[in-house]
This record gives sequence, structure tokens and C-alpha cells, in this order.
Amino acid sequence: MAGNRIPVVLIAGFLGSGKTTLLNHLLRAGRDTRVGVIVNDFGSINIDALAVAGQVDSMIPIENGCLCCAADASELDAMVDRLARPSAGIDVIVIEASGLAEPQSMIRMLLASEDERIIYGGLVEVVDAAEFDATRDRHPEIDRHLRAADALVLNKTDRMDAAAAQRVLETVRGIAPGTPVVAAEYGRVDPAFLFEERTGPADRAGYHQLSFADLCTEDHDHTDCHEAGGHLHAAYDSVEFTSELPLHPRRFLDLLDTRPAGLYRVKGFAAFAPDPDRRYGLHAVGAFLRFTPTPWPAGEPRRTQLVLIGTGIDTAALKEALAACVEPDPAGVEEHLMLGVLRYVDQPAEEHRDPRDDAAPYED
Ligand SMILES: Nc1nc2c(ncn2[C@@H]2O[C@H](COP(=O)(O)OP(=O)(O)OP(=O)(O)O)[C@@H](O)[C@H]2O)c(=O)[nH]1
Repeated sequence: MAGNRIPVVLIAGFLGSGKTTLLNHLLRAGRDTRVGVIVNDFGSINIDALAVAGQVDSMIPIENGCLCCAADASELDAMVDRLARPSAGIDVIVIEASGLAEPQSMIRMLLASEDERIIYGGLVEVVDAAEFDATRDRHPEIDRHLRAADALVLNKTDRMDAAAAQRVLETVRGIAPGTPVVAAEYGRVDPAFLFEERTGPADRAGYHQLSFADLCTEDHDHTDCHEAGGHLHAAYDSVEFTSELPLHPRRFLDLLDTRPAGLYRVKGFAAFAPDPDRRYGLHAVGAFLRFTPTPWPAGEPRRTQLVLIGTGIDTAALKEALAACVEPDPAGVEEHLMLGVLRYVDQPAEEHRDPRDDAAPYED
């Protein structure tokens, strides 16, 4: 009976748009809803999974490759099935796609699922309002992603003035006419916008959830884009970096401050030699850079783990440069060298922002 099926909601959006932040918000705000989560990150270190761990009823991380490139749907099917088993008591399953995912491929997999306990609950596309024009210039295929969405979250509106936000809103509405759009800061949207309304009656105004047939019509487009290199993956490389020894703050900051424009996304956790008791969550999205220090969770190794994603980057040189940031003699590094890092730490002045809404894990 379709009415009892567990909806599977897909959250997608370009690199750094705020998918994990939105997911963390939903997990906290939708207290009465038991959410099962599948998190698919681009690299082999699943930073996103680390960022939601501990806040979720049931989570399955997927590393090493984007789900949308999986040859068949069976892997995804098996995971969804695990979460949908009655003993898990899950009300809704949310899949966070990687920032380079091709949402149509994932929708197709979900619609093809023969699991009778689930039903595709729609695609929610997160848009970074502040980066929207630049991202669209580089990747016109983003329009196709917006058109596949059932709901759009225009995120990061705090990073621009009201007129600019309105202009982006109108552009987005023009690309995907009829699709509900909600403006948000730090992914703070009413969970009902994603969970209940998205899985509501298919005939209400504005609702145009894609059917399998719609996707097959777009297949042509999709195949072409894979082959012609239009798929977002085709243009991007990633570097993963792990170190058991802490980093030298100045050397690491120099590397970040001079990062090439193509290095669009950096995320992870850093350990710095002069501040051994704190773990520095790190996010760079385009030119934006921020560190979020929190105490190291008890029992967790004080290890630096980073994922760097970019286009036209020299991955070998980047790995070498990162290795050169490792400090073999942590005790000899002076504390004042942390000042450069602290420039990128948010001050508590951001009163209206609940820091727990950030993608970094605050619930130690
Ligand atoms: N100013 C501002 N920053 C935000 C907002 N939402 C998210 N961020 C920040 O943007 C950065 C990236 O957020 P994430 O939630 O990790 O983005 P993501 O889409 O999951 O990233 P990928 O999985 O790498 O594609 C983090 O530093 C967030 O704190 C927002 O509304 N305003």
C-alpha cells in the first residue's frame, strides 16, 4: 500500500551549497520524525558522514565514488532496504548526494527500485545563492539539475543583500517554473517543506515530480552529457590527505591563502601543533574559508583529515604541498602562529545563527 511506504528524499546541490548543513538542521528540527540517512561523499574520506554522525537515527555512509555513477541500482537498493526494515522504525529516508552528483541518475535508480517498502519522495536541490551566478557560468548543466527538482532551497541568503537575493530567486524561478522555492540561511527550512509536502498528493498545484518516463525522455540529454564530458565529475579531481602529526599553522594557511581558483572545495578537520586540544573543522567554498574549532571528541585520534576538490588542479603538487605543512616537531611551534588561522574563525557576534546548524559536528 503506497500510503505506508517510507518516502526516500534526495538532497542534491553543487559542491559546498549547504547539503550537510540542511541535513543536520532537519535532523534536529524534525524531532518527531525518525530519519534514516545515506550520505554519499566524493572522496574516500567521508567528511559529510563524520559531520552528521551522532545526530541521526540510522546512517549509512558511502565512500569512494559518487552513487550516480554506479553501474546498477542494487547497491543503493540494498542500503535503502536496510534502513526501511520495520525494526529500524524509520519514517523517512534522506539521501545526501555528493556535490558533483548527477541527480537524474539517482532519481532513476530510486524509481527503478522494486522495494515495496519505499517510495521516491522527491529531489530537493540546494542552491548556494551567493555563488549561483559564478557556478552557473562554469556549469550551465546546473539548470538541468534545478529543473529535475521538486523543491529548491535557496541557501546562504545571509551572504547577500535582499535585492541580490531576490534577483537570484527570480532567475531560479525562471529556470524551474512552478517548482516551490524557499529562501534559507544555514539550511533552516521547515522540515514539512521537504518531508510532508514533497510526499503529498501528486496533483496539487505546482507539484511536478518527475516520473520514470520523464527521465527516459531526458536520457538522451544525460547520455550525451556523460559522453561529452558535461557531467560534473568529468571536470573535477579530488585529493585526500590524512596526517597523524599536526600541521604547522602558518605553512597550512599560506597554502590555503594561495590556493588556485580551480580548487573550489576544501573540507575536513585539522590538528594544529600549537593547539593540540582542539579540532579545527575547515570549510572552503570558492573564495570563502572558515575554521570552526571544537574540543576533540573523547577517544578520537588527533588526526588531520582533508578532502580537496577542484578543476584543473595539479593533484601531485597539492599532495606535496600538504605534506610540507606537517610539523615533525609540534612542541617547537609558537602559539602566536595560530593568529592567521583565528582570522578565519567566526566570532560569537553572529547572534542569530545557531552554530549547531553548521556542517561541522558540534555534538561531541
Ligand atoms: N554564510 C552561510 N554559510 C553557510 C550556509 N549554509 C552552509 N554554510 C557553510 O557552507 C559550508 C559548506 O556547507 P556544507 O553543508 O558542508 O555543504 P555541502 O553542500 O554539504 O558540501 P559538499 O558535500 O562538499 O558538496 C560550511 O562552512 C557551512 O557552514 C548559509 O546559509 N550561510
